[in-house]
Parts: sequence; C-alpha cells; structure tokens
Amino acid sequence: MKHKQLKTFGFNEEIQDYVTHHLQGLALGRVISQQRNLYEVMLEDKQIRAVVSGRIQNLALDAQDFPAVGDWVGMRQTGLSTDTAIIERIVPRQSVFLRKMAGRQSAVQVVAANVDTIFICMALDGNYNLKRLERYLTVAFASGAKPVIILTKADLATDLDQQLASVTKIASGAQVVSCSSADDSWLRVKKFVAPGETVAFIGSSGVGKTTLINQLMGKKIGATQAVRSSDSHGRHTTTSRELMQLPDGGLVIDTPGMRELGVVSGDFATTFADITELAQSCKFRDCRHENEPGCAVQEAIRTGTLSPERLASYRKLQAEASTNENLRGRARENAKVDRMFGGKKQMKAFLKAQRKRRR
Ligand SMILES: Nc1nc2c(ncn2[C@@H]2O[C@H](COP(=O)(O)OP(=O)(O)OP(=O)(O)O)[C@@H](O)[C@H]2O)c(=O)[nH]1
Ligand SMILES: [Zn+2]
Repeated sequence: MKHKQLKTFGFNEEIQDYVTHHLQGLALGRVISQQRNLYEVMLEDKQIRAVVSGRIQNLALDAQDFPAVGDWVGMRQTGLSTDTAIIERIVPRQSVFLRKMAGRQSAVQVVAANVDTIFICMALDGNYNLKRLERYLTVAFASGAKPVIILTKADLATDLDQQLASVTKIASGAQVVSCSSADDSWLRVKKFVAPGETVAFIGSSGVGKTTLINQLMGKKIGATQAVRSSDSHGRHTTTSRELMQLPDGGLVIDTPGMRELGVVSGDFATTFADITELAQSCKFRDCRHENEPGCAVQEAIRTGTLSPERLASYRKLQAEASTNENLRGRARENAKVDRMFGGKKQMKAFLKAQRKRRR
C-alpha cells in the first residue's frame, strides 16, 4: 500500500481502489476539521488548509455534497502557497451520519463521514430517555456504521441494573456499555476503538463525551495537539467537530452536543426489528397495525409482549423521516433547477422554447 502514514488515519483498500481509478494527479487526504468554508486536511506527510473547488460548489445541491469531517478528499495544490489546497473530489463515503438541522425545513447536516463505529452517548442522570435513544439508533443504523450505546455518568444512575436492562431491550443488537468518569470504566469503551478505525461520539450536550475522549487520549496531549487545529475551546463545551488520533491508534470524531436529532433517513427494519418481525405474521400484507383483523402487532400489545409506546415511537419516527425525506428531495430538485436554469420560471420558458423549435 502506498499511503503508509494515512493508513493510521483509516486508509483502506476500498479508498485505494477509488484513488487509483478516479484521483490521478490529486493528493489524497482526510478532513480532520471544518470551520465554515475552511477545512483542515491530513495528508500523507503534513496537515494543510483547504477550500472546496468551484466544481464542487457548482454541483452541490445541499450540505451532503460538501466535504465533512472524516471525508477522504482529492486535492490540488495551489500555485500560491504550499500549505493551502483546493478540494476537487470527495471519495464516496463508506458511511455517513446525517441529521436534519433544527429550524430550516429541509436543511441536512453531515455529522461525520466514514465512521466505523458510532458511540451513542446517553447519561444515566436526567438525560436518560429511551425515546431519544430509539431516535439515535434509527439514524445510526442507517448510517452504515456500527452503533454502540455508551451509558455515561453511571455514578449518578438511579437504578443501574434496571436502566441497563431497559436499554438492552431496545438496543436491537447494538452493544451496551456503562461507564463513569469516577473510575477506570472508560477502559470498557476503549475496547471498541481499534487502530486505524474511526469512532464518532454522538449525543446531547453535557453527557460527558469530551470527558470520555480525554480519558481515551490519556496523558499524551502532544498527540492531540498535532492533529487539532485550534485547541482554545476555553470552556468544556465542544464547539466544532474534529477528528483526533488516539495514542494507541484509533481515530475519534468529537461532535458538539445536539439539542435535537432530526431524522432524514432511518433504518426502521433494524431499529424496530421486533415490530418488523411481528408484522410478518399479520393477516394482511399491508396491515397498518390499527384495527385490522389478525394484526399480530396489536395482538402483541394485548398480550403485553410489545409496549404501545414502542409502536407509537416507531410510527412517529417513520412519519418524521418520510416527511423530511420528501422535503429534502424537493429541495434538492429545486436546487438543481436553479443551478441549470436560474429558476423554475426560466426552466418553463426554456422547455417551451425547445418544444417550439421541435415543431
Ligand atoms: N458525575 C459525573 N459527571 C460527569 C461524568 N462524565 C462527565 N461528567 C461531567 O459532565 C459535564 C459535561 O461533560 P462533557 O464531557 O463536557 O460533556 P460533552 O458531552 O462533551 O458536552 P458538549 O461538549 O457540550 O457536547 C462536566 O462537568 C463533566 O465533569 C461522569 O461519569 N459522572
Ligand atoms: Zn398488523
């Protein structure tokens, strides 16, 4: 393999393959942080600043078409300076954690790209909320990365065993780990971070993501500084996403705490595998699990094997995802029309003129 140094940054055969076929003449790097339009990119031998090319800007329909932290990118160096480059290509993502941003109707945000494992962090204090966890799992399972549930602040848990059991019940096969900053339980988390693999920490603000990352970083602060572009956060609150290299290998993406995780694409079959499985025994194939005769889902609720809250949660998230996906599809379509014609009116005029010419 050519890119020896980059291998410690997660470089693998699939990326090599793409580089060989599509990135000839471009330098390969991985995005380690982003501040608005300015990117910090790790190259084979150094770290540089980069901006995106006009081509990427012209083709982009929404945030997903721009580079994000964790992306592999092909770059051209500018003639002006050796430590600034232009990002020309984004290597197709092996996984992407996408969320709908609060507020703007159709705006999506790439939280992290090319992640192997997603640590869904939830604290065992007042932050503990199973419905929110179902939401995070839905998005995480759809990302292409493997979710692991990290229950933090175990020292503040009201009933640790009961909470662990409840979480495991809805985890749909994702592993569940509890930890506390008061002891060395972070070692249980460390087991999930293999050299050359990327993990992303996701969760509400204040659940202890940074605390846990600092424990994983150990005392080798130097290793952090080499990768971090600016380390003057001042307070504890994480303000921007960044990719860091752990002393024992392994890469970590810290993300600022989210107030709200809007679902754009969700994996309902995996997250709600219990309901999906029950539904296969419903009498009607298109059963909506309402009042249909022979509904196995309603039957499970009657007998107590499925909670009505879980079905409600499933319905709510699915409706939200479908609304958001529609909104987003339309927004992308509009952006495309704007790019090509300058607007809908102009497009109609253009099509009309074309029809006339054909006649
Ligand atoms: N009791 C207790 N407090 C903790 C634990 N882990 C973190 N904290 C405290 O929780 C607060 C928030 O921790 P952070 O690590 O900054 O949380 P964060 O998730 O990175 O927050 P954002 O950067 O805002 O996303 C700090 O005051 C920590 O000291 C824990 O296991 N137990
Ligand atoms: Zn049914």
